[in-house]
Amino acid sequence: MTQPTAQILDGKATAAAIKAELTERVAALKARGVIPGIATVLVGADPASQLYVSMKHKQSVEIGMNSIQRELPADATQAEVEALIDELNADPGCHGYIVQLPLPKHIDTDAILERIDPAKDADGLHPTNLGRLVLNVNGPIDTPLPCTPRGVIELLLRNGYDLKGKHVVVVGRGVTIGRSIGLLLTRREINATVTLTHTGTTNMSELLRQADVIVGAAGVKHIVKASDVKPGAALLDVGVTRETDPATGKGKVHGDIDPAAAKVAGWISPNPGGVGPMTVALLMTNVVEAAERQLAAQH
Ligand SMILES: Nc1nc2c(c(=O)[nH]1)N[C@@H](CN(C=O)c1ccc(C(=O)N[C@@H](CCC(=O)O)C(=O)O)cc1)CN2
Repeated sequence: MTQPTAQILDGKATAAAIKAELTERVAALKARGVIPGIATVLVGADPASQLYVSMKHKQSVEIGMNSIQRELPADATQAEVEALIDELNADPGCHGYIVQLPLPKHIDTDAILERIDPAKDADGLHPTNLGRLVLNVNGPIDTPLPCTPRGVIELLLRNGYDLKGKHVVVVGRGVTIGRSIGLLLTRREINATVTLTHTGTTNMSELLRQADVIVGAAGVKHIVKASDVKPGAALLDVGVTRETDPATGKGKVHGDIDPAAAKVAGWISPNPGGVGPMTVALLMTNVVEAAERQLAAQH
């Protein structure tokens, strides 16, 4: 008997649909005299971070936003990064911004994230915004939400996957995904059940085999094997491990989920082309929402 092919959770197409909606919201803001402004702070010259930042700006401009790109050298001091944060907090043309992570090791990342004005926190990673998410389990939520977790959920929902009552096993405890995704998935309007696993989890395979949905976000190449996957499960791969092929010298990106697992899955997000484009779309959503909130507060 042939195995049915997994349904593809196409992040590029889904992000394109979100961007079309945002283009209309940006036009509506402009008609009321507000040009939503997005800023990025890049410290150093990590090629992957440079790529992500340039994608954010290109796409923001495409939907009609103002884009402010700020860069500091890799040896910038804590005080210099903090001064730039203060500048963006005070800039009325910047409605939301992100500090591209990871920061160089000598910079205190938590102190930088805490210095961002929570109303302009386009990543939804400020302690005030994460704290509001902890306190608010239902009803409207009026704060920026973490982009990649929101992207994972939108990718599933917009492709017809109902998360209600589903068991989601998350692999990875990083700040941008693992630590916060459960706060969104367990809200009453989503109603999923979440298990958070990480590289210190001793029975990971056993837990993964119980999952209806697996989110791989540990940044460990192929940590999720085909034998860990329940037939029909939805697999969302957020992991990025970059390797250079010694034979060709060419770079290759590996996800957290072994490609062989696709044979067992019911739903699968490609990597690249899955959650990555959704992260950028939801980042822009956060900034457009920040501009809309600011305008509403003025009237
Ligand atoms: N402040 C933040 N820093 C980082 C975040 C974040 O959400 N906030 N996440 C990642 C990087 N990231 C966004 O910044 C990001 C990663 C990947 C993609 C993406 O679209 N990737 C493409 C492939 C691109 C390529 O390698 O050619 C894809 O998946 O199709 C977008 C954003 C770490 N830092």
